Amino acid sequence: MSEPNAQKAFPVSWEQLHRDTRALTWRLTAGERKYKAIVCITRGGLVPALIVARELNIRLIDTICIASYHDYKEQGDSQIMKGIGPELAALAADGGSEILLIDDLVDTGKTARIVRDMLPKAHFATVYAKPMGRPLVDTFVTEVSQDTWIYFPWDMGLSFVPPIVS
Ligand SMILES: O=P(O)(O)OC[C@H]1O[C@H](OP(=O)(O)OP(=O)(O)O)[C@H](O)[C@@H]1O
Ligand SMILES: Nc1nc2[nH]cnc2c(=O)[nH]1
Ligand SMILES: [Mg+2]
Repeated sequence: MSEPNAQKAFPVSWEQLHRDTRALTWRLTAGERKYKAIVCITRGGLVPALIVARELNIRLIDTICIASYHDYKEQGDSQIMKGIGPELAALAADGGSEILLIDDLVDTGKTARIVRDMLPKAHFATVYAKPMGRPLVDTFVTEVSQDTWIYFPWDMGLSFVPPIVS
């Protein structure tokens, strides 16, 4: 679902994102798995990955850089601009069982499918999930409907709001 089609807006403040990402980390600690590295999906995964890395005391962090090309209505092709680096080759060799993959959200699941194919045994966590992508995520915090557009704090600014009664 690309923004022009979305009927509902879900704006997220910095505080809320911080709180929700901490909640994601609590959920991750409830499982038995321990992670040696975080791989975040740029760009949206960068901020959640910072917060999770701080909470889990993980200092080995890499990126998978994916560019999606959107036209007015549909998500277009996705191009992998950077895969995981050589430092993580040993950890990736078994499919990534000790790697934590982080993104801000899963929507159609297209991005998730690409990274899951690259690291099939990694644990994939997002802060937010929409129904289409939800089956591809191992751990998330908040589900929003498919016709909702999530606005992140880095995409927003303070602006005048007209009074309810004018
Ligand atoms: O489940 P999907 O339909 O693939 O959508 C989810 C992806 O879309 C957004 O990234 P986007 O490609 O817009 O790029 P960005 O992270 O650089 O903003 C979001 O950060 C996810 O990575
Ligand atoms: N910011 C943002 N990017 C997206 N990419 C796919 N879905 C979304 C969404 O709801 N919000
Ligand atoms: Mg993204």
